Formats: sequence, structure tokens, C-alpha cells
Amino acid sequence: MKNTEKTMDKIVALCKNRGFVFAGSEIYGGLANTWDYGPLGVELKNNVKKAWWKKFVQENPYNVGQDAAILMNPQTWVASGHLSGFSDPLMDCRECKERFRADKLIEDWCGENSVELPKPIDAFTQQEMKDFIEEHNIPCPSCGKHNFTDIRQFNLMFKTFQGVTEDAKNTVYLRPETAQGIFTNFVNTQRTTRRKLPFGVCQIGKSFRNEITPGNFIFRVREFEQMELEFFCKPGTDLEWFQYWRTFCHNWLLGIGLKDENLRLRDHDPEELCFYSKATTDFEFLFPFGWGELWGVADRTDYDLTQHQNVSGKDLTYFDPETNQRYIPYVVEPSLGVERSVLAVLCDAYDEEVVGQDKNGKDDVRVVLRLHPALAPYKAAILPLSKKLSEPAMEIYNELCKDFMLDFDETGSIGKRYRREDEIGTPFCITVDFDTVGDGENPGDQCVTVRERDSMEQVRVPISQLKAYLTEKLAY
Ligand SMILES: Nc1ncnc2c1ncn2[C@@H]1O[C@H](COP(=O)(O)OP(=O)(O)OP(=O)(O)O)[C@@H](O)[C@H]1O
Repeated sequence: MKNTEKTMDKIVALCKNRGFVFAGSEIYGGLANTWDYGPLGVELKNNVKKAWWKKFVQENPYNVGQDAAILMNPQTWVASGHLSGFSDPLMDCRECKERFRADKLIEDWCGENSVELPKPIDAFTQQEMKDFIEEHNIPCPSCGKHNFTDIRQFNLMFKTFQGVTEDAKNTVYLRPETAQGIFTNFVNTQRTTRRKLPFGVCQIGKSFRNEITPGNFIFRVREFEQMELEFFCKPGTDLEWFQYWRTFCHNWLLGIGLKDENLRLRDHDPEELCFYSKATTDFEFLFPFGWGELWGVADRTDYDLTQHQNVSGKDLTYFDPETNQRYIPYVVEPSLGVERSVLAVLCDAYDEEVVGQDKNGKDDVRVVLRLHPALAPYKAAILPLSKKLSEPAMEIYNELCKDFMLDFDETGSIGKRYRREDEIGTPFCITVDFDTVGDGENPGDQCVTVRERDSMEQVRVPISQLKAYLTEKLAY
């Protein structure tokens, strides 16, 4: 019997070996927890972003898109509160010099020792965290000693300089979230689209956080992408819209194939809520290393726009033609990480299936990524049964690649090639054989064998109908 348990090691190995994710700057020994996306990874990542954009922008009657600059006027971060408050509680072990996030240290220790926290960790003050660590005698996870420094706040924003002089006046920050570029453009977007409330603005882009303890593969990284929606609505209607987006986001995750049993919607307790938020739900996914936040959905009230109005001195109110009043809209924000979505999708889709026994009686296990077809890097693989059939197979490839991302593989036995495609989640294998093309006088049946990844069922499809066949099967 082989061990068919789903582990992070197996998923990381598959990602590395098949060209989904490589360690960043590997030839120089890497750079702590940076990752590069290879030929398959970039397709998967783009497909996740496309699926989000399609449902949140293209098909959504309320929302529009935008793409703001990463570097923003530093006043942005004064207004948003990031300069003064975007920090993590940092603590060093005096013995081994390892650095930790106090909140994560407590959470991990409680998880390992089945200790229930009296309240969510985000509701702890700095002093309460220190007391908790002392009362429970929590040891350093690296060296096991009990000699921590005091907790201090560490700002997570990356700093750099704009222009030639490196002084405070020229300090700029790599944005730690994409949202602020939506708030600062609120008036521009509303004016140019002539939208009435409610409406939303979506953005996908890079964000940077100088995380103290990045880790768990691509789960927590310092450079990542976010898919954010800021949904502007009339004050008083915000909680209804919060529920609407909470359900919408849940359905989107189910729609890209995540299993509901691997999802948990965790509503924040009143004491855990940020002071400006009326409601927040963390969508958590059951990764092989445990539950982790995937998506944060929050009712942010009028906090952000009010802050920007105060700091910039510009009028950011909305004129409501129905009531003839001006007011600052309320905001509901669903904020989702691209890398975490990719990781969730990979973990959810990874499967090992015993499909028989080999001649020694050992289990024959096929690894299959049961990706939603819309997310799969390759939609189909064109496989000539023999190298003699490469030319007609290539003709099919050249025609279909205008509409679909395809693989072409002519090496190895057909069984091995099927397995290779299963392992990278290709939903369809299209085999060109001698019956397809015939020989001499015999024109062949001009059909190919289409094998479906999950069921492994095979059907014969005329070449002329392949495009329509795939279009129907891949619809999203
Ligand atoms: N360091 C990171 N690496 C990858 N994705 C991230 C990171 N930080 C945040 N995200 C993604 O952006 C989303 C919204 O960011 P938000 O500020 O709500 O995260 P957060 O609550 O700070 O996350 P965490 O508690 O895990 O640090 C998260 O749900 C996550 O998907």
C-alpha cells in the first residue's frame, strides 16, 4: 500500500517538478521565501485572476475595474493608518536570536497543545499577549528556552526612495494593499462612469508586506497579489450588502471547484472587529498545515473615504440625486490573495487514486490534479499515438491553439503521457491515431479520441467538432 495522504511536501514537490512554482533566485541560494511561477504556474495564476475578473467585473452589473500605481503619495498611508498602525507584534528569543510574531506564537502553541484562547488573538493587547506567554510558560519554538524580549511593534511597509536623493522627503512605500488606490480615485471613477450608488471598483495587483515570519510555501509571502473589491453603498444599506458579498464570495469559491467541507466562514466577534468595522468575516481554507485565512470580507463603514477627505482636504462626498443630499458612502470590502487562492486550489485539487495493481501486486497510484477546467493551465493535450502522426496532430494543435491553451506531447507511451497530463490537471487528452488519418486511399474517420481526466472515459469526436466540444466542456 502506498501512502496516498495529501501533504504539503507532495504539493511543493509537484509544483517544483512540473513547473508551477520554483524557489526565487535559486541559483544564488534563493531569497527567503520568494517564489517564481513557471510555465504552468503563470497559467494557473492568470486563470484564477481571469475567473475572478469575469465574475466580479465582466458579468457583474455593479462593478467596474481599475489599475492604480504601486507607489503612491505617502500621505495616502498617513490617511489609511498604515504609517502609524500597520504593524505586527514582534519578539526575539534572547537565547537563539530567532524572531517571532507574538500573536502567531500563541496561536500555534494553543493549536499544538489543544488550549482554547479566551478570545480571538486579534482582540489581545500587547500586554495581554506578553502575560499569556508568561502564564503558560510558552517556550521558543526553535530552542525551547523561555527568554523572550519585550514585544514591540514592527511596521510591515517596505520603504524605498523616489528620485536621486535618499532622504526622508523622498521616502515612498510599496503599497501593502491595493485598496487605497481605489479610495483615492473614488471621485474620478464615480464622475467618469456616472455611476449611482451602489457600485463597486475592482482591482488586481501586487502588494508588499515585510512579514516577520513568511512561510508555508506561497501562503505567506512578502510580495503577493490581491484581488480587491471596494463596494460603495448608501449608509444604512451596508450590512445588507455585506451579506450579499459574503454569499457571492462563498459561491465564487464553490464555483471554481473548492469543496465546501474545506471552507469555513468565520465571523469576527464584536471585540475582534477593527474599531471602524461593523462586520467582518474571514473565509478560511483547510490547508494541509491547518486552517488559514483566504479571504477577508469587511464592512469598513465610511472610515477610509473620511480619512482621505480629512487628510487631502478634497471633497470625497457623493451627491445622492434621490435625496438631494451629500454624504460619504459606506464601503464593503472583499479582499482575496491570488497566491493563497492558487495554493487552496492546488491543495483542494490534488488527489492520488489507486487505479489497479502492478504486476508485483503493488498499488498503481495515479496523481491527478482535479482542477476546474477554467483554471487548468492546459485545456487539452494533443497526443499523436506515434511520431508518424505528428504532422496531422500538429495541424489540429495549430488550429485549436487559437482558442485554447494546449500542450503537445509526442514522447513516451500513451499511458505515461496520460499520467503526465493528469498530474498537471489537463482536463482533456486528444489522441490522434492511425484510424484518424487512414493511409493511401483510406481517408480515415477524421475523428480523434478524447479522454476526460477525472472519469478517464474516452469518446470519439470528429476533428471538425473539436472546437465546439471543448468550448462547451470548458464553459465558465
Ligand atoms: N503575506 C501575505 N502573503 C500572501 N497573501 C497575503 C498576505 N497577506 C495578506 N494576504 C492576502 O490578502 C488578503 C487580505 O489581506 P488582509 O490584510 O485582510 O490579510 P491579513 O488579515 O493581514 O492576513 P494574515 O492575518 O494572514 O496576515 C488575505 O486574506 C490574504 O489572502
